[in-house]
Amino acid sequence: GNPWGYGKQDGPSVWHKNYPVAEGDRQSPIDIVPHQASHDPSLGPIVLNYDKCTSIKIANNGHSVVVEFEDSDDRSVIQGGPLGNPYRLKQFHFHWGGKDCHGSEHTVAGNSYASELHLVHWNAVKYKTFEEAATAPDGLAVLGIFLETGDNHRWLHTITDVLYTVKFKGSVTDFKGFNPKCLLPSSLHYWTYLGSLTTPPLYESVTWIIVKDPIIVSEKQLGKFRTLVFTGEEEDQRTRMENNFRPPQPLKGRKVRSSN
Ligand SMILES: CCCCCNS(=O)(=O)c1cc(S(N)(=O)=O)ccc1C(=O)O
Ligand SMILES: [Zn+2]
Repeated sequence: GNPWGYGKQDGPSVWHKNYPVAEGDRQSPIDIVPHQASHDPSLGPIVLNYDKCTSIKIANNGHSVVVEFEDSDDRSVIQGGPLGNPYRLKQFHFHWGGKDCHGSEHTVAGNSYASELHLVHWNAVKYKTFEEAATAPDGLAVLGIFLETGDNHRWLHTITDVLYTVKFKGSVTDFKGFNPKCLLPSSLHYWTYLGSLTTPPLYESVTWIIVKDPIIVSEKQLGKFRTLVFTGEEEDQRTRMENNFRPPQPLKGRKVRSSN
């Protein structure tokens, strides 16, 4: 069976049993309270160099849909902002709800968005492998983008059109030539804080960079994510993949900083 999931028996409220760091001092996600974030003029802009990025495949890993990138060199990196050096793009994935009123992991003044996109990067300057970086306090940088329902997103169809090929856990499809820059809002103003992975093993290794402006996607596009299932093709139980988000965790005295 699954080591963890999002259900009653294996969901976020019991993860601490197998992953005690779940009750640690820098867990994610959090509720972001804009007026309590301290504006830090020393925080420069986020710089994304994704133009040579190489997406390889799209997969259903039983928890989300993930697009993996070639990360053997610095062809696609994020830098600037709170980051001391460039971090290499490894993968991106989404979290979403069963209805549009919730689904994001981070919340803003207690408000949820319908979904949240995470672009996961690792510190290949200081660490030799992603796995090593994933356990280091400055090992990962995740760029978070909120998704709100409204008009159709002109580029998201590139992903939603192929979701039927990764319906079941363990399915993988070639997915080359996709540049995730097309999924970003025009303004990259952000909040940043030190946190963790939001799924087991919940390592406290993430510098979170949460973009303030959401992108707008249609209910129809978002609905296609809900056609995925958590379960494998061979399993008789077909559990719709939705509500794959962890709720906000205690801030424990952490400071959230805001770019301008
Ligand atoms: C070596 C263990 C690393 C496990 C984390 N892998 S990850 O790609 O950073 C990741 C991050 C996240 S999150 N939500 O960005 O913290 C969720 C899932 C995964 C995943 O494993 O697919
Ligand atoms: Zn995530």
